[in-house]
Amino acid sequence: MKKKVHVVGAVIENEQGEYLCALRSPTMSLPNYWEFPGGKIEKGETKEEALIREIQEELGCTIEVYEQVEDTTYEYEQVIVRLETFKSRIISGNIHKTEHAEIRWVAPEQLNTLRWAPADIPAIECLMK
Ligand SMILES: Nc1nc2c([nH]c(=O)n2[C@H]2C[C@H](O)[C@@H](COP(=O)(O)OP(=O)(O)OP(=O)(O)O)O2)c(=O)[nH]1
Repeated sequence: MKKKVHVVGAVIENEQGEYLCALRSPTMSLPNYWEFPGGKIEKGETKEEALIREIQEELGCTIEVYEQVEDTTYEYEQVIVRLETFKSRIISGNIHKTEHAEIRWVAPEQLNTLRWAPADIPAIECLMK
């Protein structure tokens, strides 16, 4: 049976209405695909707690989490990913890239110019509406 992972992703919006997009590095799984920063929910954590922790770890800043964007399950070759994305904003700290190859602010209408992880496509479609 394939492993199942439950992942939260932050759709971080700035003052210009752009979204923060992160490029997975060549050494990560799903290399060179764009994603929303985030990661797996750990035991005993709420989705919001997991997202705040992951963003602190990956980007070195603190976010506030708002409404859900999408809840999508995608079956990859090795793993089944349930990805829940949430709108959020940075409330303190500056972005420091730690594990991603690139971090970029992208306007909603430009989102489909990036090569997104397949599980992210429904969220992208929703944000582009
Ligand atoms: N964080 C994040 N992960 C995503 C997105 N879309 C998507 O398919 N994923 C997948 C990639 C990974 O298989 C999993 C998230 O794992 P992770 O970010 O905690 O960790 P990882 O690369 O260290 O994990 P692993 O695959 O090495 O176990 O979900 C997304 O938008 N954000």
